[in-house]
Amino acid sequence: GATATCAGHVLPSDTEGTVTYFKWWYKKTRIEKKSAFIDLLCAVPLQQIYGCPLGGIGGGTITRGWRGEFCRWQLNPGIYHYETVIADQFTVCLRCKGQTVYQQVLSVERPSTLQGWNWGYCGHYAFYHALYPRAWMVYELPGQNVVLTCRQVSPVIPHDYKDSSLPVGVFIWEVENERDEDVDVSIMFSLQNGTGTKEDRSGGHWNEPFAFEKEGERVAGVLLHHCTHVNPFTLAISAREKAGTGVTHLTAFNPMGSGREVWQDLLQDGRLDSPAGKSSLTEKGEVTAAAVCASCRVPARGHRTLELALAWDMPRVHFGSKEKLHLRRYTRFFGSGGDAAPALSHHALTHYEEWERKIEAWQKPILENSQLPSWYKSALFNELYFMTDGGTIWVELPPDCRAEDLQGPEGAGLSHLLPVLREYGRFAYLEGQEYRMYNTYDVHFYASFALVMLWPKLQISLQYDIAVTVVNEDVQPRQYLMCGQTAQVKLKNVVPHDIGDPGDEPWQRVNAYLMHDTADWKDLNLKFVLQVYRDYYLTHDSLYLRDMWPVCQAVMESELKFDTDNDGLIENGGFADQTYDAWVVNGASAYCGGLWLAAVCVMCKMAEVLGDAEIQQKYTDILSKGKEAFERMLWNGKYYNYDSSGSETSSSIMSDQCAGQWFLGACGLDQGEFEVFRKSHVVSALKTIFEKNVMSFAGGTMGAVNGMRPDGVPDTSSVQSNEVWIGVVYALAATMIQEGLVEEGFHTAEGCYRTVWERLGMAFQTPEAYREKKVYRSLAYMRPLSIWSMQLALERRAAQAPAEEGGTGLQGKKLCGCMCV
Ligand SMILES: C[C@H](CCC(=O)O)[C@H]1CC[C@H]2[C@@H]3CC[C@@H]4C[C@H](O[C@@H]5O[C@H](CO)[C@@H](O)[C@H](O)[C@H]5O)CC[C@]4(C)[C@H]3CC[C@]12C
Repeated sequence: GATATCAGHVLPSDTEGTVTYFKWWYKKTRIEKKSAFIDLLCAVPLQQIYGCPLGGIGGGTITRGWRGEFCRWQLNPGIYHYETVIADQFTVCLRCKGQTVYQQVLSVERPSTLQGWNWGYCGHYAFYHALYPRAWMVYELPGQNVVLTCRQVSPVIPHDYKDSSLPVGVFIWEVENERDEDVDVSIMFSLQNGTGTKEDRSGGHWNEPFAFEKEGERVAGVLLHHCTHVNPFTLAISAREKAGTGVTHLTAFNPMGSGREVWQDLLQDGRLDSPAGKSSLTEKGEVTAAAVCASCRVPARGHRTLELALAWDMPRVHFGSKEKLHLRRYTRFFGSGGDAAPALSHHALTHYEEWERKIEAWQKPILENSQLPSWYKSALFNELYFMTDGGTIWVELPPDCRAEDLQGPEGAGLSHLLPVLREYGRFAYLEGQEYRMYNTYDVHFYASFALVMLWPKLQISLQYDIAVTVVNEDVQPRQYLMCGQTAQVKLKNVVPHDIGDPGDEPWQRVNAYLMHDTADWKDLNLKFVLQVYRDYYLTHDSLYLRDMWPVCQAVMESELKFDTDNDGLIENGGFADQTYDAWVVNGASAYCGGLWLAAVCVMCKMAEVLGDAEIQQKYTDILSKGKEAFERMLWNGKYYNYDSSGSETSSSIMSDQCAGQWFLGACGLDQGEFEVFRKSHVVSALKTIFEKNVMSFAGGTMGAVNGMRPDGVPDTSSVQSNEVWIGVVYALAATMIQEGLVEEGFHTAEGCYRTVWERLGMAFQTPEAYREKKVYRSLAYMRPLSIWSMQLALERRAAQAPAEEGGTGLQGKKLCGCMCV
């Protein structure tokens, strides 16, 4: 019930940057008739309706709401459409002694279409739970003594690179008959041909029944062919036939009409008519839908299961520019002919039990750890929705693609580029559903923990893609919106901001972001180097390390020019030249300076591993100078100052000031000869952040504000210093855990979880940011995946702690009165 306003609507009205953005927006959206990569004038309205999405990684996603509706669609890669399609429903029919006694759409809606259906299920009798990639819906059918539980499962399985790519979801309906008589139970699944856009009425769509049998297992249902010019697809609704379970269908009905013919058909005998043959093509303006129905007899006091599935097959995709054809990852297993929906449905319905077993084996140790609070378990798994529902795309490398096509004629010496991309494909996810840029790298730095811990090969593949862009350039000039200056799109030997806009041609044209010229950003190059070593540390992939080494050296050389006074420490440029892209930083800074020292440290370590003594010496020298400068210029006795410029807000306490230490800790490089930041200083800084940014902000209940003045008032000098960034807070919590401040870490993270998932009702759309009162920004954002770094920190502690402790450091302590179930 809480309300909030989107900050996207709150544009400062009179700055030069705003005027330049507005002019650009007008040209883009009104003259070129394209959509803006960030549309500040048309933010997505907040709807507190979302639940667990359907689908594996990179094949598109369909999100269901917690009331069961099908309401968020991403079939065209990276492009979202928010529309509840009312015909997409599950309906139950109960029959006793040959008579229908109950027939009900399992929806609380009372729509103006399909009025011949029995709508308005009383929500009081339904319960929803989600633990991504699974969800459970329990329906206690009022007055019927029958309970239905629908388990929804998507194939999102760590370390699995096959089934995790499949565009399918399964609905397993458990029927418990508490009556003293047998009941015939039918579940009808109806679906509109389309996703609720105007394309559904464009004509030429058609449906056909299908049955698919393999290895003695048979599934049957309806295919809904959606024949658009760009990215045509087929939806499939199906059910598994088995002894005692009948599957019937209705090939086509009008979802805009009363739906009476469908309703009566089911009412009559608990089955659908199952006409043979295809439907005719829809006329322009006409919409079509289909239904499949699974039925079985449930004995008195007995229990039966009905298994239904939704699959969608859009194998060949074009992005907005339509220049290149891309084949989705799953086509290597199911073909790219557009006829895979029956086989996908069959695979889903015959493999979901195995998926459930694997998901359970992965989640169980965490769920059963009684030291961990239940909010954390929800946060950890449910935030993972963004891995698939982040506009995610996973495509094959074209078979004829050569290394030169990617690396340019000079080549970058990435010897394993092709084998890696050929074997694991190319992966990209959006910065946010509203910030339409793929693999925004300064943000991926935080989110990458989820990827490397769960699908490490995709992180390696993503890094190869970034390495390729580092060695390439794009000399096209363009105007940057914040400063108004013109510069080329991409310089050589720097890490790009992102690998492109799905509305254009990602990978081909990078740096969709044109707020700032990010060639001058201080964090991107460092974040590449840090990830390379972190990935190597976690995967032991030395071929990867060898390939990335020259790229790391090249970006560090570019970065060295930011050390203008040659003191071993880089300086920021007096504009917002890092991930906090509206928070100006000038001179040496805690954030970028800390990342710099951490990157220099990992350069030393990588040089040591690779036996490159000269480079090791070079960076060892820089590190010892830089450490001294960092302490001298920024340490104030309690924490590291925001920057060294001496401005009014230089002494602000930045919640992210220990980002460098966070990464070093995650790579096991935070002690002994590798200690970069003094332990006592790190702990003192974290304690100060806890006291000021966490506990002195919103009563300690909303996480950590990005910037706090030493007197306990948020730093309002910029839009972003006054925001809480959920992904930064989870990273901060991980740092606290690494440094032994476990209770503080959990308290800090809990504030964000409860604010987003409970108070603001933003489940499955965690934003980038919120303010203390009412304002939030950028729904469904990448950064909060950083919660997986908390998990890494906990696992590290568990590995180090004595066995009986379990390693969380939470023994015997109640965390805000909410220890685990
Ligand atoms: C144009 C306004 C005034 C500029 C001036 O002073 O002349 C800008 C003031 C505030 C800007 C907005 C700040 C928030 C958004 C940031 C977003 O960039 C992405 O966000 C991440 C940070 O949350 C960042 O880490 C990532 O790399 C970026 O891709 C761009 C849109 C903003 C809404 C931004 C827009 C311009 C201002 C209104």
